[in-house]
Amino acid sequence: MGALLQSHTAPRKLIAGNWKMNGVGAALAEIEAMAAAAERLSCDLVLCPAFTLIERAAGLVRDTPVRIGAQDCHAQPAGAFTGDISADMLADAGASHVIIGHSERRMAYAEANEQVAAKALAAYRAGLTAIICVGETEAQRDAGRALDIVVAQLSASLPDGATAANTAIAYEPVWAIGTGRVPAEAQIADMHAAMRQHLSARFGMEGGQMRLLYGGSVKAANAADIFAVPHVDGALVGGASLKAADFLGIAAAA
Ligand SMILES: O=C(CO)COP(=O)(O)O
Repeated sequence: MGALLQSHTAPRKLIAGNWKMNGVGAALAEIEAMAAAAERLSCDLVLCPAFTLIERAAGLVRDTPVRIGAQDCHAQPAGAFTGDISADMLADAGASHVIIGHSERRMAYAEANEQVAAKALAAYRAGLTAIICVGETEAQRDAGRALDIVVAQLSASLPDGATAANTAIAYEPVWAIGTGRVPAEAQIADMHAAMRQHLSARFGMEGGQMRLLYGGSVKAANAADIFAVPHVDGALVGGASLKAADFLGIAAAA
């Protein structure tokens, strides 16, 4: 394990914003302000607004380092799936990334690990980078099962063919999302080390380089401490990604 962990060289950090079901056209000014500052940052920025904003957002950031992502895609390339959006449609609209398996979707739509893996494959086929989410509930952590649960989720949610280029992992403890509660740094460190060990064992060098994001109540005030944890290669940010000032404050700590 030690040798595998030591072979990891830290990649440039990725700070991704998940806007969830927030924002209409007027909110694009925030993405414009983020893009205007992005050149000066030493991390990569991805903003994932609602489907309805993707094409406009992608147009706004076209000549900047900021990238645009979606929050879900369907596993099939096309067909009779009323209300769904395919990975090809996202790519066509200008997205380069897609969040898959967020706990809010796992819970609200009963998305299972196998479905998450199928959606990730669809993302790869469309040339998108998948940000695959995993995380334990509070009851699972209290029962001492957090590491086992998350590694099992990771194992079943990642398809063969995942690489450091087409996949980032977001560890988001369900109890830390939108609550203002953040795990202790040692808890994040243990989880990210366990995820790295699993990924290195399964994917070799690619698993050693895959970016591992932390998500759940990340703010400018706690970002530097979180980014200092070994194997934390960035963040997936919810509430604090809606305003440029907040999000840029996090990015400046990376
Ligand atoms: O769910 C999250 C990002 O996907 C985290 O949300 P908050 O940053 O609002 O806690």
